[in-house]
Amino acid sequence: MTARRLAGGDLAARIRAEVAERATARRDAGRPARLVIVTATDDEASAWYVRSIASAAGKVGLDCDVDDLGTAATAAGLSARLAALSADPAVDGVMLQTPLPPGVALADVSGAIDPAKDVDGANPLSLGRLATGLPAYAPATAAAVVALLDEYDVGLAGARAVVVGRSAVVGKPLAHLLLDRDATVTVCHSRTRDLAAVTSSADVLVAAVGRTHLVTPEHVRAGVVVVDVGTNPTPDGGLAGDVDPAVAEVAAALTPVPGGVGPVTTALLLKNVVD
Ligand SMILES: NC(=O)C1=CN([C@@H]2O[C@H](COP(=O)(O)OP(=O)(O)OC[C@H]3O[C@@H](n4cnc5c(N)ncnc54)[C@H](OP(=O)(O)O)[C@@H]3O)[C@@H](O)[C@H]2O)C=CC1
Ligand SMILES: Nc1nc(=O)c2c([nH]1)NC[C@@H]1CN(c3ccc(C(=O)N[C@@H](CCC(=O)O)C(=O)O)cc3)C=[N+]21
Repeated sequence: MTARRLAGGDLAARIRAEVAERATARRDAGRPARLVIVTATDDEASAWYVRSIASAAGKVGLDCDVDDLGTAATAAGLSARLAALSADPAVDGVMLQTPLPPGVALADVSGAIDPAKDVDGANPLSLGRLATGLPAYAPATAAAVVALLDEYDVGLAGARAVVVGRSAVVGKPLAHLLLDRDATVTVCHSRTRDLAAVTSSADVLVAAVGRTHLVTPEHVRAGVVVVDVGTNPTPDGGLAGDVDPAVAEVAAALTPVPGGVGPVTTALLLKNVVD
């Protein structure tokens, strides 16, 4: 058996088309909407994502600036910049890339992003609102996972969903989105005992870890739907997921890397900007 391939390209293209229409209307009514991406990392996956957002933004008619504070940026420096962008009436969306420099925690600085401009749902207030069912911008990656499952009619109500990874960017907000859809949610992390036993119970398994091919056939039961969020650079300049391709022999469905969650993430980030 080989798993159904849950590609994200078509969904992403549809989202971008809707964004382009709304961005054009907005530009014709005044000025283009503007996103500013703040970065302080030389992480390859982050650099790739930033280039991808900037290029896609240009194509849909959004302005996008990249504000690189360098890997020596401090929490105070980052907070000050995020607060200034939040107060700038010419800026509509503010996004902070992770990872952050050593010693700087996301929660120490993300509070400086105005929740009204918090297009990647980084402010703790945004996560709190998401967790309590109030309107909020969901982190684009977490939203992309649910959008992709919806695209392929994967039922979530009552399903056992297991998320591997508990970051504020992916795992935690995703757990809330899945709960909101009436899944029974388990979140795993680096201290989880007997990971394979937990992941084997999943109807829907999401890997958001950042470890190449961590999820092997031994981690899944036959018929599971697997979403691979991982984007790990390979030595040859390619990209590998968190899920071993051999899982396709056991799973019912699997999202590819590249071409799965990634393109949908970029499209939903831009959608949050026009929203
Ligand atoms: N395709 C896309 O759109 C996106 C892809 N990504 C990619 O997704 C991956 C995860 O990103 P992010 O959440 O930011 O990463 P983080 O490094 O912030 O979080 C990784 C999580 O994985 C857990 N973990 C690490 N090792 C293990 C292990 N051996 N077993 C179980 N859990 C483990 C960590 O646990 P602990 O908390 O205990 O340390 C942590 O919760 C990366 O590859 C990133 O590039 C990210 C965003 C978007
Ligand atoms: N605050 C924050 N939010 C993030 O969402 C975030 C972040 N920080 N830091 C870095 C990671 C990484 N990330 C990716 C998103 C899309 C692709 C993507 O679209 N990749 C393409 C392929 C790229 C290629 O072929 O090289 C794909 O999967 O098809 C990759 C990586 C978001 N991240």
